[in-house]
Amino acid sequence: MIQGNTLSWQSSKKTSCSSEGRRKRRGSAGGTRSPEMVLKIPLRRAISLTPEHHPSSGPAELTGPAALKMEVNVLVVGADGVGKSALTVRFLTRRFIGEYGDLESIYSHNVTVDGKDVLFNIWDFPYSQDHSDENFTEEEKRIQWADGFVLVYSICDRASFSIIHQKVQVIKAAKEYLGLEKVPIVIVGNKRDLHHRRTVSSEEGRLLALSMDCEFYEVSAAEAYHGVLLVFHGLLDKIKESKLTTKKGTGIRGIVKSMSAVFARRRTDSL
Ligand SMILES: Nc1nc2c(ncn2[C@@H]2O[C@H](COP(=O)(O)OP(=O)(O)OP(=O)(O)O)[C@@H](O)[C@H]2O)c(=O)[nH]1
Repeated sequence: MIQGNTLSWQSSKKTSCSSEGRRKRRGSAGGTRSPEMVLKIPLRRAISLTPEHHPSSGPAELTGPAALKMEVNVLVVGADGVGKSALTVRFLTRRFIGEYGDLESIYSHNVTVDGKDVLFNIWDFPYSQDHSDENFTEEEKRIQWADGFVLVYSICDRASFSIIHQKVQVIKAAKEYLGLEKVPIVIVGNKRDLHHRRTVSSEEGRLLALSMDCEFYEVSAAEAYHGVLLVFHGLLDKIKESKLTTKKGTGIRGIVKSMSAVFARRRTDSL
């Protein structure tokens, strides 16, 4: 069982939630966004966003009396308007407030899961169509920061479903480069309440998740808290599993594997 305790919140900017405001936001991300943009969003606890910093051994572990605590970084990804903020806010507050503005936010939220304190840092990142090198680098940093991923599409928006496959591939490639074998990813079909406007069947979502070794959920952030809770609970389980697998693989075999991955990538890069 998960119980909410404390919540703190940081956001980069708050703009109008009109579609015009959204377009402007996307426009700025599409070229004029400052390289420091991401770093302008301080996490509640100072965490460096450089890939080198990222603990490839999994979520932060504390020692001493705090050993019962666990900290996980979660990145929420998906196309424009699929309900990333709605899902995140539902998990954090149990509420659905309807309009969320065009926010890039990192939330820190303490919950108790099975008697253990867990600090969730959740980065709700608006979708960008910017494919520049700069944006790619920023995306890699976000991926390295995260221990687990919630990939969201809307069941009424086929295009939002179509990008999920590629997003999973990008995330896995970036993580496997650092030697992580099992990347904790959950795929979420949101807006289940709008089933009369459905363009993506549950079966398609489930098959995609199965083929990419991800968990799958269909939920309605608008209608129910429980499904959303299961999403984050399920992701936490995956993160714990991944941590165990990584620990087992950190012997000489793990090192050899990581080195092979690096050299394989260098060979590909030089082609
Ligand atoms: N009917 C229904 N509407 C939803 C649901 N989830 C979100 N919405 C609505 O979808 C719209 C977009 O939701 P957001 O949470 O802002 O989506 P987002 O993915 O964060 O959007 P960006 O920040 O622009 O990338 C809002 O009008 C929400 O009220 C849902 O489960 N059902």
